[in-house]
Amino acid sequence: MSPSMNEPALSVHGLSKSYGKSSVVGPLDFALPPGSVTGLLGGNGAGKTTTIGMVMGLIEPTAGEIRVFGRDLSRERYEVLGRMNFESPYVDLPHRLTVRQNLRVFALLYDVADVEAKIEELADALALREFLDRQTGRLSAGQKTRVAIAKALVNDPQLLLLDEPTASLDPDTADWVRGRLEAHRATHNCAILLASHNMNEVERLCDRVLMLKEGAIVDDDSPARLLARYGRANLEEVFLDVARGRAGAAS
Ligand SMILES: Nc1ncnc2c1ncn2[C@@H]1O[C@H](COP(=O)(O)OP(=O)(O)OP(=O)(O)O)[C@@H](O)[C@H]1O
Repeated sequence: MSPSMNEPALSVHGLSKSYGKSSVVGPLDFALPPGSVTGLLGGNGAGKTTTIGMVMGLIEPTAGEIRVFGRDLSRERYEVLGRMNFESPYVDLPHRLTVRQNLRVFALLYDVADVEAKIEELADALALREFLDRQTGRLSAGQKTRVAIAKALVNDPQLLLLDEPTASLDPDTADWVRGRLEAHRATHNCAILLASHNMNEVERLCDRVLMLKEGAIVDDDSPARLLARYGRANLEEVFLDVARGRAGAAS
């Protein structure tokens, strides 16, 4: 049976990761509707990168199930890989290839129809033109991040996993990249899972926030409802409440 059009872009059930006897994530259960933007917030070591890494297929889950558009990622990965993509500071693009060569390789891997047109589109969208023919390893951290985001958009994904996508960007560039991500979400009805320590970014982009603490979801709500429930003016204060164990009144 083919998956329904209304299938969540991503759903995880009982997803967990342990190293030896030490449990670092889970069991987690959540689902992302198509076109939604969900922030994954939590202090250092809360399990954000591990969670995203499991969905990306970079970290083997200890238990649980991951479904992307209804397909079980452990058994039907190749059915959905073309509809998803990711950006992570932990995954470097080959340093010796130029930016153009890197984008070309990924466009070919994803079977993009008109590779050169896509590279041109991404060069404009992420302002890469001035270093398109430079070796990727010789770019600054912020320039590399823009290239990594371009790579993440190369196949017009409908599920995008982002691990602190603007951490190395200056405030102006970060703001502008957020605009690109919003545009991509709108034009492709793309669901985004975004790990971030930047509370302004989360308030701007996300319609829902999952608060992680010691590998467990301790709160799950829209930014507006979290502010109201914790009686706070901004998400940073909510984050501190959660991190320091001052629970907001559950509605
Ligand atoms: N290979 C590993 N072996 C053992 N423990 C690990 C390993 N990788 C991660 N951990 C532990 O798993 C926990 C979650 O780490 P993770 O990187 O997912 O956190 P995070 O929320 O992304 O943190 P940060 O905000 O610091 O990036 C941490 O306690 C970390 O020490």
